[in-house]
Amino acid sequence: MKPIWIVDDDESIRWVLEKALARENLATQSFSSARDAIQALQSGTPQVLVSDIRMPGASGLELLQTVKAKHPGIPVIIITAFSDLDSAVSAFQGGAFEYLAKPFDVDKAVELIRRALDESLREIDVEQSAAQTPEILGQAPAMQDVFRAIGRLSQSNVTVLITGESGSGKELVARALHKHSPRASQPFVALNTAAIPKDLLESELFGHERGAFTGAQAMRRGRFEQAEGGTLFLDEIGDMPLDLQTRLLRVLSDGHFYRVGGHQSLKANVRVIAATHQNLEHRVREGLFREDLYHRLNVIRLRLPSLRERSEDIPILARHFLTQSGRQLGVEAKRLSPQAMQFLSQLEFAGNVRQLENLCNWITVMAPGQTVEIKDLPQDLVEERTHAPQPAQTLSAPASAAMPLPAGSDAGYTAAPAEASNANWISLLEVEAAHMLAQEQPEVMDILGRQFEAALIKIALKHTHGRKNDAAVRLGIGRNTITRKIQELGIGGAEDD
Ligand SMILES: Nc1ncnc2c1ncn2[C@@H]1O[C@H](COP(=O)(O)OP(=O)(O)OP(=O)(O)O)[C@@H](O)[C@H]1O
Repeated sequence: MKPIWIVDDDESIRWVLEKALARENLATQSFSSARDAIQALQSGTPQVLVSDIRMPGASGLELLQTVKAKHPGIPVIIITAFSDLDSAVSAFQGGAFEYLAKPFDVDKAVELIRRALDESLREIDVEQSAAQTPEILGQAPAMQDVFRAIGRLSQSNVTVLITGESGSGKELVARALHKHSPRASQPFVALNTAAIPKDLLESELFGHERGAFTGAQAMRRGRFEQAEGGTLFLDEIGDMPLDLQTRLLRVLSDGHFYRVGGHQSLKANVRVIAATHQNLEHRVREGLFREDLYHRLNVIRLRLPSLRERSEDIPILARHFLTQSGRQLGVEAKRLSPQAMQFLSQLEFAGNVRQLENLCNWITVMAPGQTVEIKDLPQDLVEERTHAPQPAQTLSAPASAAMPLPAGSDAGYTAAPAEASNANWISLLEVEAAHMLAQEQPEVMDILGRQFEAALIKIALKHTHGRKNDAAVRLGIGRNTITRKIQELGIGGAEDD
């Protein structure tokens, strides 16, 4: 998120706002004149702008005008003198989000800035949902079923449960359902319930009132409110704590909810799409998932096949990702030789499409030459494949996909992925950083691999609260591999799960 700009010639006001926003973990950038802020707009923009109206040189209204002309989506809060009604009116006429009369209560100011922030993030979501949903590729019959299902489901408002292994494209499908729905011009808001600490999840979903708990210094809208009129995508729903499942069920049943610490019932006009890589029937049987919520979510189930079940799609996906990473890095896209393509098409891909995407990023940067042969692929991958029993492991899941499977059944659900290759999960960003570093200091290449592995495993463990197997799935590597690497690299804080 970009910083909040504070523009005021009065140093004490800048200081007070900076401190109050820092307490909320919000980054700020301050300017002592409107001129400086106008200048800075040439090289960057704020998430929200807070500006005094009367300053020497250019006024806050001039700044407001400049911002609105170039970036109409940025909310601007204008600070006016207490009795200056004319200025307040001019601010609104100029497109200000709100005005703040001096002297102001700092908590109120923070609350207002939070509201403006929610508004600007909502704008971003709308933009992203409308324009930036990446294309879903797939020629395999199982994917054609998925496309047909998206077509049939997109016009309806029905709750959809998307199941499938990690990295198989569940979020992409949720975005596509939203993009082709009548809600497309409204926000698409995603929340990974497994990535948010349990204590924060409730307020993240439903928002909170000021003072609802220690540290809640301002009212905050939750994801249900942010998604108003649009779609809320709840990823990893199987990990949601039981007490929150109860609250979620209530919203889905009667369409109303309360902010944490709030007494006013709010109406939710949101389409919910949930996803899980877990077997929810097992979770219900184990008492970890509410059966009534399960039935509420499982109205329509869309099952995404694993990449192993649609290996005929590997060539088109690989070409697509090589073109994409070439474009992102500003280099010509590499090609795979027919043998290398054939080799990839026979891999297990435990991390599914995400693993293939990361492998292509790796190839773009690391493989020598324009045409990539088997020997140019990551060493671990080649070795693991060479040592794997021949023929390749058989797959238990049938290749049929999609909807509508009878509610309650998860026929063909494949459980946790098998042990697989591990050298191809570095994300594009890390690869890019490694590439830059290696160009400047070629000798670091020898140690870079280990450092990156350690850093990425730590990040994955952090996101999965130390759960080793979940971290392995996220990284697209096997359970044995992560266990071995944790030992080799001396990483602490991992647990079996
Ligand atoms: N059919 C596809 N065509 C093109 N890109 C795809 C396809 N499926 C997945 N991807 C890409 O693969 C990556 C992983 O997909 P996505 O995040 O949707 O998976 P997921 O199932 O939601 O993963 P997780 O369970 O870990 O949340 C994304 O970059 C996505 O754009």
